Amino acid sequence: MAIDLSVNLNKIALIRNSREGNYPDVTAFGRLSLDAGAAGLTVHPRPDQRHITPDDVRNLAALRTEYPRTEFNIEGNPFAPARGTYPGLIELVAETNPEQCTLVPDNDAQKTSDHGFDLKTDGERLIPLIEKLHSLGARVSLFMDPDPEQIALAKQIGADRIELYTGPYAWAFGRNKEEGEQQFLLHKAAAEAALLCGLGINAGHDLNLQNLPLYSQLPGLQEVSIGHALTVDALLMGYSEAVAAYRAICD
Ligand SMILES: CC(=O)[C@@H](O)[C@H](O)COP(=O)(O)O
Ligand SMILES: NCC(=O)COP(=O)(O)O
Repeated sequence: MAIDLSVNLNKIALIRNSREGNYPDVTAFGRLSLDAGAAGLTVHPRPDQRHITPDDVRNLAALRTEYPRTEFNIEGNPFAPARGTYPGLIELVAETNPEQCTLVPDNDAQKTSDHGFDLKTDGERLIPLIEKLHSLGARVSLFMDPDPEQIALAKQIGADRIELYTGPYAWAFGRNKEEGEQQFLLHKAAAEAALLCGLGINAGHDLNLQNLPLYSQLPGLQEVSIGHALTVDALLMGYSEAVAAYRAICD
């Protein structure tokens, strides 16, 4: 079964934000990604607007009139309040109607997302937010560590999918293949637990051309979202070629 490749455009926005103006144009890179075979686009707007801005989210959402089969995935922390021109995650979803919203327990102090939800702590307060996102027509995915007990809770509070946090897998694989394989076994057990309770499975964070071939064998894997390594590979290979190389592993 093919895995959907969702290209994360955060890093394109990060380069754009390092100067005045609109270069590179994030929406143009959204088009390039879809033309090169991506099934979807992912953005992770943060309240500090370090990369993707609310206007990027709106412009990319509008791309679906040109590319109606696109899976648009907005990631973020639903508890982070509105700040300046950042209206809050749920409000952005209400405005732009993504196919999927991935909830992530991050904050400004983190350089990047670095752990999944602890649903023993956050589960109760996520329930009404998941219901709200469902009423807006979004599939809801929760960013999770590969812990079968926590994954069962994700189902109980109404999530449709989990996104397995692959950072530790990727770093282990980078150190040596055997360590990567050990981490993969943890993810395999987590995926089996997710399938058993009826959850769909996404994955992402620091996936790259070296570690994706093994990870793509994860049981039930439906979507990977990839941005950081893909953007670096694009510097070496060309953007469309990089998207196509990731897509080839997913097919
Ligand atoms: C949830 C996840 O793993 C990605 O969205 C990752 O957080 C990318 O975000 P940054 O590009 O801000 O690091
Ligand atoms: N959800 C993970 C994601 O969107 C991309 O993460 P990365 O490839 O930029 O590490």
